[in-house]
Amino acid sequence: MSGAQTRRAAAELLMLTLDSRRTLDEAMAKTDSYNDLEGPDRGFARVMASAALRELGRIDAGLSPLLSRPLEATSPAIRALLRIGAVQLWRLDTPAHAAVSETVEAAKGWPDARSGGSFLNAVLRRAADTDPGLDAMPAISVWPDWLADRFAADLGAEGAERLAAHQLSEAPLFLSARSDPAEVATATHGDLLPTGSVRLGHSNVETLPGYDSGDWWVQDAAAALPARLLGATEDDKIIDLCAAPGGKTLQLATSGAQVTAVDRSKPRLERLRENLARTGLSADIIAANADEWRPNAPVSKLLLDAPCSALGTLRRHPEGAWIKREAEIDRFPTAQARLLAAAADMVVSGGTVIYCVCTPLKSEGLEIVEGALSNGLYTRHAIEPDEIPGFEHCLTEAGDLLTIPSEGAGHDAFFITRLTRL
Ligand SMILES: C[S@@+](CC[C@H](N)C(=O)[O-])C[C@H]1O[C@@H](n2cnc3c(N)ncnc32)[C@H](O)[C@@H]1O
Repeated sequence: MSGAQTRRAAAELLMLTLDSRRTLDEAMAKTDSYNDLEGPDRGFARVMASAALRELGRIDAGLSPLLSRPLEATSPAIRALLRIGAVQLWRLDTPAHAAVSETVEAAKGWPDARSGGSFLNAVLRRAADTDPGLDAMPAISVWPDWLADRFAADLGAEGAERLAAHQLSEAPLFLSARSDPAEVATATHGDLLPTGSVRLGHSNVETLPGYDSGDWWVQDAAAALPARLLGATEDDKIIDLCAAPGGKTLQLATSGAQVTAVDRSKPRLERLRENLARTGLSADIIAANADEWRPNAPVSKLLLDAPCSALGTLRRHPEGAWIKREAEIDRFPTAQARLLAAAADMVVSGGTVIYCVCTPLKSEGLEIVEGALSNGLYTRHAIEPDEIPGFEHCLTEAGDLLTIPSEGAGHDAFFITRLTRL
């Protein structure tokens, strides 16, 4: 395959992601030009697209002074090629002549881009002679302005900058163990965290020892905290509400508790079923809308991992900053409040409910919990520092957890609270 085909594939991945609002994983599954590539070419196309998405706000700010018209006014194919050209020049150390000529060549062979070839050539030549000072730009400039403002309003300017800086490098891989985390750490050459997660550099999951035998599953270290905080034992009956694809169900099932996993998405429940089969763990699976479904008898423990904006996982999915719309994000709190109220019907008085979301926004976390507290459904059961070794600094004054990553920590940003049913 030629270098031009690799650049075109990367640009098509960007277009499908940004213009059709798909995740990069979905784009990779659907883009023929990408799937026709093999080996290192395919890897390089993915690297170009993901590096551009990781710092899109900065790349666009660097391109802007080089353009005679706004980037948004260029055609989708040319816009994508400009970004792919720029990221090679400014971030990937691709030799300038190759970055410019192969990207311009890609436009020549691509009907959607052909007419913009000389414009692309002129801009990329200037880009090759320009230092746009990407590192001097604030980290929050990787996001669209509305999102940077939203994070700054909730986390303060410093917290937002920390979250953005954290997005600039690829996330590590974390594993949760079916039985013995220390054994998994030894077998995979990973680091064992005090909370039991195993941290690895980037790895091909399917070739790691223990994958086929289901000794572990991939689960972010912060995502592993909610189930841990429920304190499941083999005597418990537990409802895992909004359970699929089942990372937390697997954790709960390792305790020997009788777990009922409820989710309304049948395809996602199918993945949960596969995960149970691979690990040899068991849970009852119910496909239902949790707003309406009720158990035969209330249980003593429930975990609600509510649907959310997932803005705490942008390091793994940086495109989320660009493909989510503010209006969509603002629809989650209504559903979250409804689900937390529904959970109260499923738990005995004195029972424990963990509410969690993988977003640091107050509107989806703290404000939902405060609403349920003021409705008299629950009281807060503060999380104690010794329950979360390594995450003590994430405890809020009220006793909730807000896992904004500190420097060097690779985990996601979760909000987690523990409640007692009144
Ligand atoms: C954050 S994900 C859950 C992740 C899962 N707990 C895990 O650890 O793998 C949220 C889930 O909520 C489900 N969901 C959303 N609204 C629901 C509802 N009203 N009833 C049941 N499930 C719902 C979605 O299908 C999605 O699988």
